[in-house]
Amino acid sequence: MNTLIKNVVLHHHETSILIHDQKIVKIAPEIDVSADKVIDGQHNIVIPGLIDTHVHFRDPGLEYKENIHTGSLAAAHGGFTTVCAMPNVKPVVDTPKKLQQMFQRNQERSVINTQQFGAISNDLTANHIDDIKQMAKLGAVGFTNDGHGVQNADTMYQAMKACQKINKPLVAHVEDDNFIHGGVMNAGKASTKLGLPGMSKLSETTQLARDLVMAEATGVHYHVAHISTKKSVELVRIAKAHGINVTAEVSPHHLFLDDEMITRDNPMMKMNPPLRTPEDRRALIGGLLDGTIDTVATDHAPHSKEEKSGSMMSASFGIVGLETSFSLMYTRFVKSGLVSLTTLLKWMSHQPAKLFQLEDPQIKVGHHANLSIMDVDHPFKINPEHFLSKGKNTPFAGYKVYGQTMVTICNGKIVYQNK
Ligand SMILES: NC(=O)N[C@@H](CC(=O)O)C(=O)O
Ligand SMILES: [Zn+2]
Ligand SMILES: [Zn+2]
Repeated sequence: MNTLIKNVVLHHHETSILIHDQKIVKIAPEIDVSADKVIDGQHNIVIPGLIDTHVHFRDPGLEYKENIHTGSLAAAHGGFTTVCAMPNVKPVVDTPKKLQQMFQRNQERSVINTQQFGAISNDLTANHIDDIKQMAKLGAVGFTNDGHGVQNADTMYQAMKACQKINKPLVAHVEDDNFIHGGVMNAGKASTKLGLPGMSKLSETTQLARDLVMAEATGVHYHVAHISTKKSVELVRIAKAHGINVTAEVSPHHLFLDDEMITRDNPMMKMNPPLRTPEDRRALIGGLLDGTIDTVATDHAPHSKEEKSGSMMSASFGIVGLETSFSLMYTRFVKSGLVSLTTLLKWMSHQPAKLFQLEDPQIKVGHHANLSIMDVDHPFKINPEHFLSKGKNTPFAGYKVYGQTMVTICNGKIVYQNK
């Protein structure tokens, strides 16, 4: 099976790419073959497949929100060819047996590469450490209790020691429950004005400080999920300077939005961690630009229409991200001239690969054909009705952006095509 891509721009030069089965076999301005499939790139850019190391596919158990198939279609639509799925499904992926079942499910139902996290502890909340070693051997991409902070310090310490031993990243959703008090947004001026209960930043920062001390003691690769405060960025910066093996991810919504933009009780602006202050938002941008923050991950968190309507008091935490991430990031950071496309691809493809020990997507002969063709010249409006995800819960509806996916190819197969 041969696929020929014509008229695409790679590193500023127009070229053609020939794919045979799963691999790229030739890259040249003119390729003269009779291919089974020909794609006209229409002078758009071609980029290596994006990697999102933080997605919620809700399958099994919560398929009314999303399933592996729809989640993977959404990923392909967003230009992603690899994602790492969180273990907070029903039942929680917390045993070797359940992990193996997930591998099979992902294999059967995902149109892209779907890697799987295992839980740190039983049901994401127990203090008992599961068989991290066994799950690592089977091929878990890393370990996390995402959705919950690890409340017990010794539980975290034991998990770190286990992950260090088997050389797998430990991904931390840092949240000390004692500081939450039923909050539905960041505690501060904005929450007071709206009369909504707030959650303190201390919830994130105190647990992060605790973990960094233990990360130093154990030497584990400690990865901070969805970092959201200025203080957290400062802590990671200091830890890195001390040689601690810490990395961090930021989600687009924390770079684009802050609590002052919550001007009414709006469930689309409810997520965990919450949107913080403009000062925090600027510090996150600074941290990403100076390399303190390593990657961009969406925390794609689909929910049903009912779960994301009404008041923030009762709505579910989380927003979808796979189908808006590249275009938002491209528009704000590359189109504006702030960074190069190369830097954006570092944040969204190469660094995630490196941190999570995945194959680095490269558009080179001999590599797997994992790539996307992106139209970065014509603006379009984000419209949730066009999402392939079951979740339409985004605060970015109506945003005018650049970076529309025309085609996504994963392991040589066309998994998304704009028609
Ligand atoms: N981010 C969210 O607001 N929600 C996530 C859980 C999480 O990432 O902590 C979810 O699973 O819905
Ligand atoms: Zn989380
Ligand atoms: Zn999450």
